[in-house]
Amino acid sequence: MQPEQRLVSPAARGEDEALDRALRPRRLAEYIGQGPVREQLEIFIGAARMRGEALDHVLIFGPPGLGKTTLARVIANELGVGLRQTAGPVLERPGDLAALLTNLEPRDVLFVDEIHRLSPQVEEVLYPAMEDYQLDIVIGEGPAARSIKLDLPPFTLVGATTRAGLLTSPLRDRFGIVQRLEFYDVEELAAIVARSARILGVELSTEGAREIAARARGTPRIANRLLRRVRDYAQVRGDGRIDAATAAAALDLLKVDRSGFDGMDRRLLRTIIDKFDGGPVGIDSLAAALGEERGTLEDVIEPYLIQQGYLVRTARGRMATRLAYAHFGLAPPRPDPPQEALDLFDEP
Ligand SMILES: Nc1ncnc2c1ncn2[C@@H]1O[C@H](COP(=O)(O)OP(=O)(O)OP(=O)(O)O)[C@@H](O)[C@H]1O
Ligand SMILES: [Mg+2]
Repeated sequence: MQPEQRLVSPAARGEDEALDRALRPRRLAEYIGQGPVREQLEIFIGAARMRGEALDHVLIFGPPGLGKTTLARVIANELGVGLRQTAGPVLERPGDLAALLTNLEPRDVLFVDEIHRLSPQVEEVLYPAMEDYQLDIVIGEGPAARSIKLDLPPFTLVGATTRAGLLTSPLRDRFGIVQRLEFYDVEELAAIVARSARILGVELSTEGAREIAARARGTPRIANRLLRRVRDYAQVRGDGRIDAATAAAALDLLKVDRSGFDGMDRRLLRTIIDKFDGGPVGIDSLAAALGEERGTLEDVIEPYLIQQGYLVRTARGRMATRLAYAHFGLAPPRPDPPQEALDLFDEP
């Protein structure tokens, strides 16, 4: 199975896009969880509005599916300004960025997704644009080349990334506001699922929402995706209403367990426990034993297991923790080693 095909993948899958659009909160008040982020933005946005100025540039970072794109749109809505959206890999040449910048209205938001993937040439153009609202580009080549300078309207750049550690420091330094999104707790995810159910016109009990939330790996996108699958189940096998029992039965059938693990997570943990005596086992040996790519393990399967404390990375390799043994009803062979490098994603 392709990693991105997993029901519990945090990355957007084709089917998610329409749902993401329909369920995306539009205002800060509808944006559930992330309390400190919301509170700070409320103040900064309020102040910018009162002064009639553009909001400082905002960098949002965090794992996939936690609400970065949503927050960028919320910021533009709260500011009452327009939003233009693009992404690092799409801006191939400085001219691509210049075209966007020169079309902005005063105080507009320019949202650049995957901002860690900007080319160096495009980044160069971005620096003076962010700092002084100046566009400084060279057009033409060779002897005919000339450089032009243009004044830009004041604007707000909102950048989003899952990999803040990959941002160059000059770029990072030009963001006045930096916000990190955290995994959501079960209560918050239950509230998100309940809101989604209302929008979709699905009858969902409080316990049903909790059951889905508990298995959603701290991620709103996964929670909404599971809700949709459970809704299908409830329609075909029941009367369409979702209570705890229906949600549990549907998710058991889909093989997403009470910790939000799917078959891949369980296989990885069981391999470490059964074949390598709990570890430590090197990532390459583990990948070979599982018949998976090393990168898939590192980027797709491990982050959640590590974040939840089922797996640790040590200098000598991966180890299953007591929690992992307990998950399978097994007794752990030894105490847990300390986590040496929790590089789930890099801090700026
Ligand atoms: N705070 C929130 N409250 C309610 N729903 C949310 C919240 N954050 C995210 N969502 C839901 O989760 C979906 C995914 O969020 P979003 O697309 O903003 O994630 P992302 O961080 O941009 O992901 P990616 O890294 O893949 O771009 C949204 O469509 C929305 O329905
Ligand atoms: Mg996004």
